[in-house]
Amino acid sequence: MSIERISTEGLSGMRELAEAGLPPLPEALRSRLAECRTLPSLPASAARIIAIARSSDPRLADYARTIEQDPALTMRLLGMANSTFYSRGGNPVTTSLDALSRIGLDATLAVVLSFGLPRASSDQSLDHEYLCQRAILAASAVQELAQHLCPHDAPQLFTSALLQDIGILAFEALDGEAYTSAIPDLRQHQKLSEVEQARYGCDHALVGAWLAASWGVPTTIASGIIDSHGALEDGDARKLCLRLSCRIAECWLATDSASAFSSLLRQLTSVASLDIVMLMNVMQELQHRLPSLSRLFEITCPPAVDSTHLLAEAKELLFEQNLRMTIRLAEQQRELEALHASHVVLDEQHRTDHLTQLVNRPWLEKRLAQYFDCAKVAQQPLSVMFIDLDHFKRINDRFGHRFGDEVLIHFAAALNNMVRESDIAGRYGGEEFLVIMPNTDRRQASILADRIREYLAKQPLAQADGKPLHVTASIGIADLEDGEFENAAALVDAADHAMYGIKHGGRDGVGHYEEPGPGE
Ligand SMILES: Nc1nc2c(ncn2[C@@H]2O[C@H](COP(=O)(O)OP(=O)(O)OP(=O)(O)O)[C@@H](O)[C@H]2O)c(=O)[nH]1
Repeated sequence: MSIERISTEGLSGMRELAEAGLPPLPEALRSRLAECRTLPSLPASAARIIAIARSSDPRLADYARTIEQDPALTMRLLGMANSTFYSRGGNPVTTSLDALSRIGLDATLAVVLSFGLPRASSDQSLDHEYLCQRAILAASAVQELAQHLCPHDAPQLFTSALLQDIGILAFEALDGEAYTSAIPDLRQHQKLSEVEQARYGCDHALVGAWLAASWGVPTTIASGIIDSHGALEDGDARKLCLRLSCRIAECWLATDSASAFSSLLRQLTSVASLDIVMLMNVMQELQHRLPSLSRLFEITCPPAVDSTHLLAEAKELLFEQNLRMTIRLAEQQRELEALHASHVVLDEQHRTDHLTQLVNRPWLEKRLAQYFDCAKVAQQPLSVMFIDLDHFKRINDRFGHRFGDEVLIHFAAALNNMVRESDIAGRYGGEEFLVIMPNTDRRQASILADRIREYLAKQPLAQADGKPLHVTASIGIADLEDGEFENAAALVDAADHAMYGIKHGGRDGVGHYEEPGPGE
């Protein structure tokens, strides 16, 4: 089937290319490409289709009419529209207009451009059959991958992948034998790009992008050609699909495809947005579609991959992945526990009075506010006890501050032993202590106050100059029932007030808060 081709104008003739947003070509290479008259050309029908696409008001009927002028293209388009991928069980289409409506303009452009693919011929030293198979495989793989990761971009990605190696043909046209003898085996794609970089200052991906742009292919598709050769990494789903698609094509056509796929799968375990099960589905679908695609694009069908080996490899990787995940989970659990433990220690330090090891004033106030609100809502009793050790200054003055500290420590420990489990005893400041007693009325609170006083009367808090040192305390109690308290602080003030009453009355006693009478 002969295809009418238009001659290329050379890259330099396309001034608007500079505005296409592609990275620049090295100047020397650019002018040589501009002079080269044998660059891969575009079939005339493809050029006309692109011209319609670039017109201000492209109509489906115009496309259809242009396509119908080229029987080979029409047949290929119908074949594509009736392939299992596009027909999805629908009726076969018989006109190019129906085919166009079914597959859309982007996919039509891909079919049109596939005519620009290299064809096997005996007088060329490059393996064009390999390049063609690689292009079809990559284009089909990207379409399958995109269905999972970025479905809207699938048609454009198909075209980018299809044209990804078109730059190799441009280099071949430019330098012939000098190029083909300098480059390694086409199967070593990474090495190929490195040799091109060293020789021309850029690789075939960039040249391919410029060539495609000079044909009038949309810039997004041309940029995609450049993207197809980057590293496999998370982030941009379009780039990932493209880059992975050429890796898949390369593995598929490798001499030892089983081990090529094994190392690709292992490489992919570090890419979080890809899961192995999805990849296996893509491979299976590709395997299924390849015979019909090969017929459609008139290439020798690439050999099937050893799916048993591939599945075994995938299973092993999944197992390893799960194992790694379990280990990571256990590590995270340990980290979490350590964090929790240090939080508990910090929290403990945050709320503890360093001298007496009782809770401190901020913590007392915070907890009392909570108890206060709960008791109000539940209408349950709540009492607060304010304890001030008597004549503490004298103890300090006589025996020293450190001695005074010991006294405070002993009293705190004794107090903590005397209160109920549900009570909170803390150091309010200096030689002042506060006990919060939830669910406790003034009568029950008095019992604790008496117990404290009895204890202090019996037990010396220290030995001073060989003699037991007895300390007394002035205690004030306020119960929620004792007045209209607005908040927790008012309840503490009331207990403090009651304690001061005892101080003024001579110390060593217990007083209850009394609401001032109307005249007081
Ligand atoms: N050793 C020691 N003394 C403290 C601490 N905090 C406060 N004090 C002392 O406690 C004493 C409190 O003195 P005052 O407020 O005059 O009361 P007081 O001597 O107990 O007399 P009354 O309360 O009226 O019975 C002061 O001498 C403070 O220095 C502390 O952490 N350790």
